[in-house]
Amino acid sequence: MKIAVVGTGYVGLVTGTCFADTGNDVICVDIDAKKVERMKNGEVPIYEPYLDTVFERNIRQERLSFTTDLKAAVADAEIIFLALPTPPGEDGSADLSYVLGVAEELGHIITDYKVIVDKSTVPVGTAELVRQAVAKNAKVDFDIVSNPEFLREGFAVEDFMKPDRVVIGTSSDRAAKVMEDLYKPFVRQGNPLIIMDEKSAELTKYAANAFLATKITFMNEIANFCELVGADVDMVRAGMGTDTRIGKRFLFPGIGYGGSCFPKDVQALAKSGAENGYRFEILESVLDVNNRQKLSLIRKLKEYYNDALSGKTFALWGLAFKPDTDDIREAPALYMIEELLKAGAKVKAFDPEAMENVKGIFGDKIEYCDNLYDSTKDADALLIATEWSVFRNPNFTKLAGSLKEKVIFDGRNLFETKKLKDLGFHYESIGREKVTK
Ligand SMILES: NC(=O)C1=CN([C@@H]2O[C@H](COP(=O)(O)OP(=O)(O)OC[C@H]3O[C@@H](n4cnc5c(N)ncnc54)[C@H](O)[C@@H]3O)[C@@H](O)[C@H]2O)C=CC1
Ligand SMILES: O=C(O)[C@H]1O[C@H](OP(=O)(O)OP(=O)(O)OC[C@H]2O[C@@H](n3ccc(=O)[nH]c3=O)[C@H](O)[C@@H]2O)[C@H](O)[C@@H](O)[C@@H]1O
Repeated sequence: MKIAVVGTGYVGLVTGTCFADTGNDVICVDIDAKKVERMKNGEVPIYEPYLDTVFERNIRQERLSFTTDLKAAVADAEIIFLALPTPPGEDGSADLSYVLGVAEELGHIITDYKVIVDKSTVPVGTAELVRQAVAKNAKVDFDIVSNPEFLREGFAVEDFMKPDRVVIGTSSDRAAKVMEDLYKPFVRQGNPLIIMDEKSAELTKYAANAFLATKITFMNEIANFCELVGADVDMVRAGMGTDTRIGKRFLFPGIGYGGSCFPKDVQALAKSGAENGYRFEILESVLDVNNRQKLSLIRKLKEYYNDALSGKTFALWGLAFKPDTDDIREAPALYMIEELLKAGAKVKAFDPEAMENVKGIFGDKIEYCDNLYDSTKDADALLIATEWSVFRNPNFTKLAGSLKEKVIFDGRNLFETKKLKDLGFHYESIGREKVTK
């Protein structure tokens, strides 16, 4: 099939690359000319495991190409995917201007039947708005499909190639058949392709993200309570997660969820509820608790130093909102850096992939280090914000030798408390025993 993908962020790039890999002719369109040039030169503009391999292979096979020219890209395409940003507007609701802007343009330029697929995360009712925006100028027949994407950054290719499910929202049998054919190679492992109406598909995406964000937030509250009563959240998690009705995944407490989606989607669903006369009280609490949780490590730090952070230097391991990505959108580390600078402290940061992106925000207000131990050299304490695997098994002798004092504040529970106690560290983590020297 011939496919055009509009927008080459995480979703567009992975969608385009994976559909090319199953033998389709894919052309990706972006308004960012520099990005398009880089991709034409074979460069993957984001860090995402395995994407480069699949990307290169399909460019070589001439199944994957790039352009800034929307009209040329969609001319031959049977299916047009919209993988455009839907960032939070000023009031927290999803900003649909990118999606509806392109939809209007499409109305002007399509010359034969197209299946127009919305892959962006959008509020209920958007498919109808897209239909109206295209119809305003279109002289030919078209169908609209809502096909939300559930991939996770860091596992994007695997999630796309082996999805738990594919959700297709459409009221057109013709479009449903096109989508079924397209996804056949991906759902052959027995995972379902679920066809439903557009509104239910749109809400499925928000409901899934909001539920996962709620699950994490619930565990963060349990962890906070563990600290007060002397329970161990790792034990509680193991005890709960083995109940198959609860499940083991997404029960890891930490310093709050971040990323480009959970924060914006929880907010957008709450807003969409309000617009339709429904108050999502659970989601309001999730937003509040998560905002507080992002600074939980800083609160512990302030308590340890009796609020006197000024003049102190802290090593910070991890800047990305989670491991295996260079994405720093809504990363808890950014909120921590802001608080530390406000308190007059210095920050020496290390992250395997995300430092360039952080330079764009903090510039030379913080120091960027080449490796783990450069960052801890002469630092008063170490703070951990992301669970990169390279942080999991450090050389503790080297670490102790480089820090001014053996003090660690760990927002991701990377180390065994007993081990750190034996090594003589002051070690605070989330929802577990505070180890004091
Ligand atoms: N990032 C993720 O892991 C996931 C994101 N989503 C959703 O997918 C949508 C896209 O997200 P990302 O891929 O993260 O976006 P992104 O912000 O990383 O990238 C969007 C791309 O669209 C391009 N663009 C903007 N306006 C354009 C136009 N008029 N024509 C052509 N290109 C244009 C931008 O230059 C950029 O390259 C959002 O709704 C998001 O919520 C869904 C699942 C996972
Ligand atoms: O809509 C989206 O964009 C995507 O949002 C999330 O994917 P992603 O943001 O890439 O990352 P996750 O692995 O879900 O992690 C999100 C945040 O939750 C945190 N988290 C996750 C799991 C956990 O147990 N505890 C926890 O604190 C992570 O550290 C991270 O900050 C969803 O998992 C995807 O299914 C969805 O497609």
